[in-house]
Amino acid sequence: MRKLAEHNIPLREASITQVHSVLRDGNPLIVHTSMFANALASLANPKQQQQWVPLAEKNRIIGTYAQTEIGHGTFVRGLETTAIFDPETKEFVLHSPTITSTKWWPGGLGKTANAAIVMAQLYTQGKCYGPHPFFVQLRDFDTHHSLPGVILGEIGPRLGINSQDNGYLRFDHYRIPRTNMLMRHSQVLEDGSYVKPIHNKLSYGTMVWTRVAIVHSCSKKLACAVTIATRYSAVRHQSELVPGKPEPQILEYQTQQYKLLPHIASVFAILFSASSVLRMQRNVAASISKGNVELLPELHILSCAMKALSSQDSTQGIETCRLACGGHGYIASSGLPSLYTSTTCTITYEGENTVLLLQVARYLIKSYRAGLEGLPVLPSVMYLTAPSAMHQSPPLSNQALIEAFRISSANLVKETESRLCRQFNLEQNFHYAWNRCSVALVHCAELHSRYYMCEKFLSTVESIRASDRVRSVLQDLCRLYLIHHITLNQGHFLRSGTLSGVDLSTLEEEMYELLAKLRPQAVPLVDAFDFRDELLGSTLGAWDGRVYERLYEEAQKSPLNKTDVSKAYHKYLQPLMKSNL
Ligand SMILES: CC/C=C\C/C=C\C/C=C\C/C=C\C/C=C\C/C=C\CCCCC(=O)SCCNC(=O)CCNC(=O)[C@H](O)C(C)(C)COP(=O)(O)OP(=O)(O)OC[C@H]1O[C@@H](n2cnc3c(N)ncnc32)[C@H](O)[C@@H]1OP(=O)(O)O
Ligand SMILES: Cc1cc2nc3c(=O)[nH]c(=O)nc-3n(C[C@H](O)[C@H](O)[C@H](O)COP(=O)(O)OP(=O)(O)OC[C@H]3O[C@@H](n4cnc5c(N)ncnc54)[C@H](O)[C@@H]3O)c2cc1C
Repeated sequence: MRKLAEHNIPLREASITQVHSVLRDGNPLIVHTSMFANALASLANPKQQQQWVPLAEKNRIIGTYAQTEIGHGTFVRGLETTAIFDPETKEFVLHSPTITSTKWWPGGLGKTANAAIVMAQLYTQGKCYGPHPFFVQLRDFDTHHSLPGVILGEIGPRLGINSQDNGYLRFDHYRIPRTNMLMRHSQVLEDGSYVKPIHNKLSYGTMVWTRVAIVHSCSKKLACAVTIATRYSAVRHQSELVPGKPEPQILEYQTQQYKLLPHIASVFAILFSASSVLRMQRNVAASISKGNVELLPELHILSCAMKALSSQDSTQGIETCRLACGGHGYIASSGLPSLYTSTTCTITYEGENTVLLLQVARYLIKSYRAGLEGLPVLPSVMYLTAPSAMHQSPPLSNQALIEAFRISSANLVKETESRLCRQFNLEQNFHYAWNRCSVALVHCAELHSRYYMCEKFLSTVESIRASDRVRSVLQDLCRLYLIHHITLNQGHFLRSGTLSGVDLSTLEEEMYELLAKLRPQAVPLVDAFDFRDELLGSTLGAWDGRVYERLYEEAQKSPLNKTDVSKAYHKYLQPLMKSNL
């Protein structure tokens, strides 16, 4: 917090700095500095901001974002917590009517936060208007005791992020002033009448903002993992590449290069996509302040697509890096296990990935159908019904590969839409038909998202002007990324006829050459991420390469090494040894 103040970084931007990495196994303030701060900035009206933002900035109020309940996370419309307006007292009454309505998971809710943005079903004048955000004080600002009518606790140990207190929360007819409803987009007036927003999903804005932040953070997490594994692979010598010759650095093995280099490339692909979505988000935020919500659906879909792909890629990448370090990757001091556990949760939180990909697929199908009917569609999906441009680029050039992605994606959407129509004819119900096609729909969303990421990677690299040498290395890395993802998705390219079996063999050959060409760049590339040793927190990945010394030094810190004979010997082992069992 002192660093943020020193560098004049507003609270809501803290989550895209590395400040949260200081605490390696989860930061109890992360939802305060990210979602809570953003909800105040984007969902509260100016008067409410004046009231709460300075207090939040000074950490007098420590907040969280309490939306998920034990019974519902994904299906926000199914939330059960109620906020019923009482026109007599001009208050909302918050209540948790069932066990399933218990708020469950919010970061910092258990012991840290004294306030929350609570999403609850808004009732006024006898009518339900769906989930809306409310500012709710949970604890006394001085004593930190929970307030009467508020039941709080921590949910227990998790796979990771255990230095964070994920919590639960129940309300027992807890009253808050009318003016605690966040009223920038919709309002309940004193007489109880409801003023609707200009778009009914504006209250979901904090989720969209967080999804964008997650994309950025996934590239950082993956960058940490590839830095550790690549440096270690340059230090570690094992086996014989040529019988009788000295043991080589494990980075000399082609299989090791194949494990690491595509994930180094992935860091850039995710980072460049994150920058592009962030730019779009800033434009959309500016438009919304002027009352224009035209681009909101596009931002929603793009943030769902990039959050899903980046969380999946970074989680898989980190696990591959861990495995690439052999046994030492399994030790906590390598830093890799906690990178994994604090990244795999991004697949689930802020919208479970399958669910987000189905949102993307819904948009693709709707846009495809609209395009066929000649209706206007947004630029990012015009390609679904635009004529093929494959022949315009030299065969197997980068541009041709991007076109192959685009045409394959359009082809998959077309095939899946036909399947959806056939299924609809059988079922006579759109929703059942949709469910019967949902695996294919997720594949459509994944391929479209990969196409977007590949395109952003290539266009960003091509625009580098500062250094020809840097551009040349990144061009090779980008080429490797494109070919790697084509080889992983060969079926789609063969089905669409954009690439032949011979093309795929040629590309595979080129990929092996690129691995060898990029091998000398591996260490400089990860060094250029420029992580301080303190931030990496890894015995395997420190800059000086003293892997074995650090492992040995770290082992000395184990509490079991404080004495030669442990207490357990006297308590359990000795009796066991004497028991003749
Ligand atoms: C706790 C973590 C601790 C430590 C982590 C350690 C390290 C982290 C390191 C770094 C992180 C760094 C940065 C990140 C910053 C902060 C994050 C930190 C922690 C985050 C903690 C996680 C917090 C949460 O999880 S909060 C809860 C999130 N919950 C969800 O995301 C719920 C998902 N569900 C939904 O969003 C919706 O229910 C739905 C979209 C799936 C469906 O909504 P609904 O049913 O209402 O709509 P539909 O009928 O399906 O669609 C109707 C139309 O509306 C459109 N739509 C939907 N949503 C939106 C939107 N947001 N905007 C615009 N339009 C929208 C939809 O497309 C439909 O349109 P159509 O035209 O009719 O087709
Ligand atoms: C570490 C962590 C921190 C969190 N922090 C917060 C927080 O600060 N605040 C907060 O409010 N929440 C928080 N959450 C909750 C999180 O947002 C939810 O867990 C998440 O949105 C997923 O919802 P769920 O748990 O209900 O999963 P479910 O929706 O029950 O998912 C279970 C399975 O059902 C599938 N499924 C569900 N719906 C559909 C569908 N329509 N179509 C196809 N398949 C479907 C999913 O794909 C998944 O495979 C956190 C969760 C975690 C793990």
